[in-house]
Amino acid sequence: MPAPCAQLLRQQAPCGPALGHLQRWQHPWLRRPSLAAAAAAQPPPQQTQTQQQTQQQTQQQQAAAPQQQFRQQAPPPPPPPAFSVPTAGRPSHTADLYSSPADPITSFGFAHGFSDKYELAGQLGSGTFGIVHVAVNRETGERYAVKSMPKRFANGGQLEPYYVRRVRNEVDICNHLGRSLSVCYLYEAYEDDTCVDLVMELCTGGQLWDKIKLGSYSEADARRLVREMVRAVAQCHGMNVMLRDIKPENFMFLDSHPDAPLKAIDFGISVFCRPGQYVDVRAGTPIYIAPEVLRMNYTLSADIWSLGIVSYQLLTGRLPFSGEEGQDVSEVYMRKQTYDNKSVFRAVLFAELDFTSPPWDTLSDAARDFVQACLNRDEKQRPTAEQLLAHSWLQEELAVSDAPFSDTIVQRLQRFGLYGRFRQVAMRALIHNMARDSEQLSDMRAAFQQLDTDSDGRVTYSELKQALQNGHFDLSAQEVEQLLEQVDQQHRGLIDFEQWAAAMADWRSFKDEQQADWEGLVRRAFRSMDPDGDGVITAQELELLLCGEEGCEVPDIVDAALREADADHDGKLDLQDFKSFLESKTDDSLSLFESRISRDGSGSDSSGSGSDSCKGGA
Ligand SMILES: Nc1ncnc2c1ncn2[C@@H]1O[C@H](COP(=O)(O)OP(=O)(O)OP(=O)(O)O)[C@@H](O)[C@H]1O
Repeated sequence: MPAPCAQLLRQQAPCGPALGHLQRWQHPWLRRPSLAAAAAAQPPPQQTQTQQQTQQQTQQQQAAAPQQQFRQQAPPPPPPPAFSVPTAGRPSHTADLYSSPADPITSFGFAHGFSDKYELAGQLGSGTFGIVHVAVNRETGERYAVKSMPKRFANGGQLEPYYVRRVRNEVDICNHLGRSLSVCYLYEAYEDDTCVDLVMELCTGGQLWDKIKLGSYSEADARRLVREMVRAVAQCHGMNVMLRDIKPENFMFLDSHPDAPLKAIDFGISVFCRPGQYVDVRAGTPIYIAPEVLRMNYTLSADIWSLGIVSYQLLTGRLPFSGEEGQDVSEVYMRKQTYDNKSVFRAVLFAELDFTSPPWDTLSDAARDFVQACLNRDEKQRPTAEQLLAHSWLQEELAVSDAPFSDTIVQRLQRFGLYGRFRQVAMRALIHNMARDSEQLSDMRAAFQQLDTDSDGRVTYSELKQALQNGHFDLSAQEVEQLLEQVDQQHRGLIDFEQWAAAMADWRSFKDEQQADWEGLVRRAFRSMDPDGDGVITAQELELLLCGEEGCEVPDIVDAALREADADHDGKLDLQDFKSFLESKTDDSLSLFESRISRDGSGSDSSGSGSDSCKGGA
C-alpha cells in the first residue's frame, strides 16, 4: 500500500549530502525574479563586495559542517550519488551561485491536496531527497511518477536551507526545460506540512544504467542513445542550464520498447550558467566529473566530459580509465559500483584513457573521435553540445534541413515550447501582420488544412492527436498534450492558423523572406500588441497580452518577458526594445530536438505505463 508522506518521512534515510550550489533561484509560481531569465539577460557579473561577503559567510558556515559535505559511497546498489562540495574562501566566477542564501521559509506556496487528486501505487525508486512512486489520477486513471520529498526542518521550525534550494532548483529547472520531449515533464508541485510532492511524467523503461551494467551496446544502438543525450544537453545549455550530474542513472527510458525515448531526470544539482561563466563548487558524481570540476573552475563544457564517460561506457561496457592510476577504478566500479573518491579523483586527473583495447578495434573511427573529443582534458578544446550534434558519428541519415516539413512537426512544437511566452506571442503578432502571399505561410497553410478535417479554420486537440496518430510519430498521449498546450496557451482546446504558423515557422528563413518589409512588419506587429497605441506596452498590458483576462497562472511570466525584452530597463516595452529583442533571436536549429519519427513502424510500448503510444504524422 502507498506510504503517506509522514510514513515516507520515517522511511527516509538520514540526511544526505548538503548541497553546495548556493544558487539563487525561484519557483516560477511565486512572484519573484526568475534566475533563468536573469542568467540569460544579465552580463557576466562582477561580484559586489556584499555578494562576496555573503558568499564567504555562507561558505564559512558550510566549512564548519564538513560532515554534510560528502556522502560516503555505499556499495552496491544503488549507484553512488551525486555530491557537492562548497569551497571556502574562493572567489566565485558566477553571478548568483552564492549571492543569496535560501530564504527562511516554512512552506513553498505549492498547491495542497495531492492525496485528493492522486492515489499512490508501487514504489519506483528512491534517491537522496525523495522516494518516487507511481501516482494514479483518481479521476482519469492516468499514471504519473510522484517524487515525495519529506520536508527537512532546521532549528526554529524553518525549512533547512539546503532542502529549500534543492526543491526549488528541481522545480525551477524542470519548469524551465520541461517543454522538450528530452526532459521528464513536471506536471504539478504539491506540499503539505511534512512533504513536497512533485508530479512528473512516468518513465517505465528503467534507467539507462540498468542497461549499461549488462554490457556494451552495439555501436548503432549506442549512437542513438548518445544522440538523445547530447540533444538533451544541447537544449539545457541553450537555456543556460548546466546539468552537472550527467550519468546513466539520470536518464530513463519512457517505456519498455527497445527504441523507447530517453528522458533526462533529476535536476537537483543543476545550475544556471551562461556560456563563459564559471562555477567554483565541486558538484557531480565522482566517476563522471570532469578534471576541471575537481580543480573547482569549470563551465558548461564539464557536462561534455560526463557525456564522454557515458558514451565510453555505452560503447565498451567499462570506464575509460586505465594505466596505474585508473585500472582498478574501472574494474571495481563496473563490477560493484563502488569506489574510493581519492582513487577516482586521481584517475580523472591523471589516468591514461584507453582507446585501443577491444572493443575499440571493432568500433568506427568516428565513434573513437567523438569520445576522444568529449574526454579532452583541456576543456577549451572540447566541442560544445551543439557542435557534437554535428559530429560525423551522430549525423543522421537524413539531415534535418532535408527532411520534409511534415516530418519535423514534433521538433517544431518542442522548439516553440522552449521559447519564452513573449517570444511566442511576438511570433504570432508577426505572422498576423505579414503579407498573405508569403511562401512559408502557404506551406504551413497547406499543412494546417490537412489537419483541419472539418475545415472550420481551427484544429481541435482531437484533430491534432488524430493527425499525429495517422502517420509515423512515436509519442505518448501525455506527450501530445504537453506539446499542444504550448501552442494553445489560453487552454481553449483549439489551435488556429496563426498559432500554428507561429509554432512552425523557421525564424531565420522567416526573417530572410520578410527582409524587404522587415521594418514595417516589426512596426505593425508592435502596434498590434500595444492596445492603446501610445507606443509603449506597460507591465499591465503585457500581462493581458501574454495571459489574457484570466491573468497569468505562472506569475513570473510578465517579469521574465520584461527581463528578456526590456533592454533599457524602464519597466515597459517600446518599439526599440521590441526590435532589439527580435534581433537577439539567432538560434533556430531543429537538430536539437528529437523528430520522434517511428523507428520501426510499431511505435512505443504502452503497456501499463499510462503513456499509451500515439503513432502518427501530419
Ligand atoms: N519520472 C520517473 N519515472 C519513473 N521512475 C523515476 C522517475 N523519476 C525518478 N524515478 C526513480 O526514482 C529514483 C530516484 O529519483 P531521483 O534520482 O530523481 O531522486 P533524488 O532524491 O533526486 O536522487 P539523488 O540521490 O540523485 O539526488 C530514480 O533513480 C528512478 O529509479
